[in-house]
Formats: sequence, C-alpha cells, structure tokens
Amino acid sequence: MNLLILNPNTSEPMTASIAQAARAVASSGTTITAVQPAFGPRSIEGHYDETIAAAGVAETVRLHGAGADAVVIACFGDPGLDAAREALEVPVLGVAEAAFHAASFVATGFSVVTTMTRTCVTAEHLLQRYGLASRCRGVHGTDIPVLALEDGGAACVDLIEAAAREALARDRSGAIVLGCAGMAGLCATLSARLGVPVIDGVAAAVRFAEALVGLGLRTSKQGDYARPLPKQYVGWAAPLGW
Ligand SMILES: NC(=O)NC1=NC(=O)NC1=O
Repeated sequence: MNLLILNPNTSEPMTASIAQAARAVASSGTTITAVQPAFGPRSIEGHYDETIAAAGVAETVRLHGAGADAVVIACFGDPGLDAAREALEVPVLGVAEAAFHAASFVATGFSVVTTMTRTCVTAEHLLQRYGLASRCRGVHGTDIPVLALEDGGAACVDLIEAAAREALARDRSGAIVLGCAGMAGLCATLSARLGVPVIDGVAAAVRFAEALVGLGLRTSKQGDYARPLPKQYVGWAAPLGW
C-alpha cells in the first residue's frame, strides 16, 4: 500500500525524521511518501499556527493525495483532519487520535507529555472531541520548542523522560503518549528507560492506517465527510474539481 505521511509544518528536517520513524514501523508492503505544505509555519505551537497549517493540509492533500491508499497527518494537533477526510475517500488519520486510541488499549489511564505548555489545551480539546478525555489523566508541557526536535531530539530526551516520570507518578497513569510528531524517534529509548508503554502517534497512525486499508475501510461519504461542494475559492487554488 501507498501511505502518504503529511507533516503539516514546513520544517524539512522534521519531515525527514517523521518519515524515518514511519518507515521504521511500516510493514514490508507499505511504501511511505512524506510531504509538507509549500506554505505555513516552520513549527506549530499555538492556535494561529494550527489555523495556517490546517489550510496547508487542505492544499497538500489536494496536490498529493491522489494515489495514496491512506494519509497520516503528522502533527499532534491533528490540523486539517476533517478537511482532509472530506477531500479524500481513503482513510486519513491524525497522530494524536491514533496515539490516544493506542494508549487506551494498553492502560486504563495515560498521560500526555508534549512540547510548549501553551499547546496542552489543544490536546485537551482533541481528547474531548475524540471521546477519550476520561482515559487521559493529565497533559503536561515541557516547554521544549518544536524545532528543538528537528534533529530527532536526542538532546531533549532526558527532559522528556523526567516529565514523563513526574506525570506517571502525579497522574497514577500507566502509559505515556508523546505529544509531538518530532518526538517519534525517541519512543524506543523512552520506552526502555521508563518501563511503561510509550506511544508515538506516528507509529500508531502508520499501523492503524495499514489495518484500516487491510479491512477495506474508507472514509464515509455519507454526511459531513462528503466531498466539499464545488465553488470558487478567491485567491486560492483553481476551483476544486472533486
Ligand atoms: N504539540 C506539538 O508539539 N505539536 C506539533 N507542532 C509541530 O509543528 N509538530 C507537532 O507535532
């Protein structure tokens, strides 16, 4: 199967590290193509960044979605997820939604350790939206800037480990969700150090995408995920011929 990994920020090094993490867990029959928008923030660290990035996701799935059997939106805010599901018929997964569900399968309660503290509310909103707020016992920021993870984040692993240990104790949780796609390459190290399940949303989304494709499941076009209505978009790409 052809899996499109879409990094919604415009950091090429982060796109590369996300692609490497995806390829490390993908099954032998899965081909990974990694892309990012041609415009938008180099990192997504708040509501304004998310809004611009969501438009980038909408445009990127229009330009690159053809031929993909599934798409993964690889940013922990899942920006543009619903728009991408409208635009495509193949399964589209967000790394936050995938990580939350994976964590709920292996622990009665999990904690999220993310980057800037100001982005915690985004994860909290998503937990409510996905119906998993009752399974998450805390969302914790480290105030690590996203671009500090551009090189894979090895320099940040000790700080993330300390935050995870505190979260496990304070929240009485049984698992840790890594709250940034840029942390994907640290998952194995943190799992070994912490001795609890540590979930990286990129890996979870890749394997869930393979499962959905294997089950023959595609995004419903009944209701709100039906194709967007044909119309002109002023100052935007050519009218969308869905
Ligand atoms: N909470 C986050 O750090 N979200 C993210 N911002 C990015 O640019 N990529 C992410 O995964």
